[in-house]
Amino acid sequence: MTTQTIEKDSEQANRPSDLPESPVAISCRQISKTFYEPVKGSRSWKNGFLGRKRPLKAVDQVSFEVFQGEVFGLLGPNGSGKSTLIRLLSTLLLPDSGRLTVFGYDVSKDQHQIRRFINRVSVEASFFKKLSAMENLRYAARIYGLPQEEGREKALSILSRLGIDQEKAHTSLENLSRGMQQKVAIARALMTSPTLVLLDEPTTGLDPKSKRDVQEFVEEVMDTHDATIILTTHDMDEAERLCDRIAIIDHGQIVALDTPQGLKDHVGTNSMEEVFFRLTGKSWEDVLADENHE
Ligand SMILES: Nc1ncnc2c1ncn2[C@@H]1O[C@H](COP(=O)(O)OP(=O)(O)OP(=O)(O)O)[C@@H](O)[C@H]1O
Repeated sequence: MTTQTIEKDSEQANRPSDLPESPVAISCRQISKTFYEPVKGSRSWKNGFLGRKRPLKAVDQVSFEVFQGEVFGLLGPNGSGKSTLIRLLSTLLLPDSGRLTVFGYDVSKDQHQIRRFINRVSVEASFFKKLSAMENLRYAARIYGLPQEEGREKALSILSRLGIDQEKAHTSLENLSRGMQQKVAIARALMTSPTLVLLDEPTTGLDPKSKRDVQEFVEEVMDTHDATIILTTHDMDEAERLCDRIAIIDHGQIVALDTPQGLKDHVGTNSMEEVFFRLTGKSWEDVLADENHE
């Protein structure tokens, strides 16, 4: 047995006893979420809106499962419902109907338990830039309620296992590259076990070398940690490289869900961009242009 396997096994042993034993990390059954949008041109007043509103199904009867240890990609054009789905998974919104569980806990009843295991990592990494990686991880450990010494040991072990050397681990984050900061943000998300990491465009804005570094880092994390990742990205190559399966979402519905190769076979092409175009009617360039105009 390799050292990495032993470490992963010991992480499994640390899993809370109240966690249901199941290979399914997320189970979505027919979930929907409707918003009410103001109808343009109908009556409004200065500090509010008195006019007509129309229902908009941001997530419409969506069903899928994500397995523990999987990297699950979520791709879709602007306004397709990705963020709403992620907010539902992270218990920031409640579904109007359907059943959604995370690690066996119901989002409508067990928000507190679910939030212990969910970590969102976004481009705007929200941590203390004057503090070092080590200090940031120890701070996270305190928030998760780990005893001080255990937090220190866990932070040290995660950073060294992921190849962040001693010197970098003690340098204040503002003096590290953005790629390295992003790695620290991901490392911080591994302080709980198991963890559901919401990786929100992890490489947007990084130079090609840092991008590759962060992608390799995500692969390393999947080999060494009890982590499940939901990934949103603007990079089709990245989606193909990192994701075990990809769900394509359009108008609040999942229009396809398969492995990258399965999607390509289904559409009869060799290109993920073509898959996206055929399934949503939108070219990937249009999607990127829309994002840039926001
Ligand atoms: N709080 C809200 N109130 C009203 N409408 C909303 C609200 N949040 C989202 N919507 C609408 O729901 C639909 C789905 O939005 P959502 O943000 O989930 O899409 P998205 O795929 O994440 O888009 P983007 O890539 O632009 O972030 C959109 O039409 C959006 O305008």
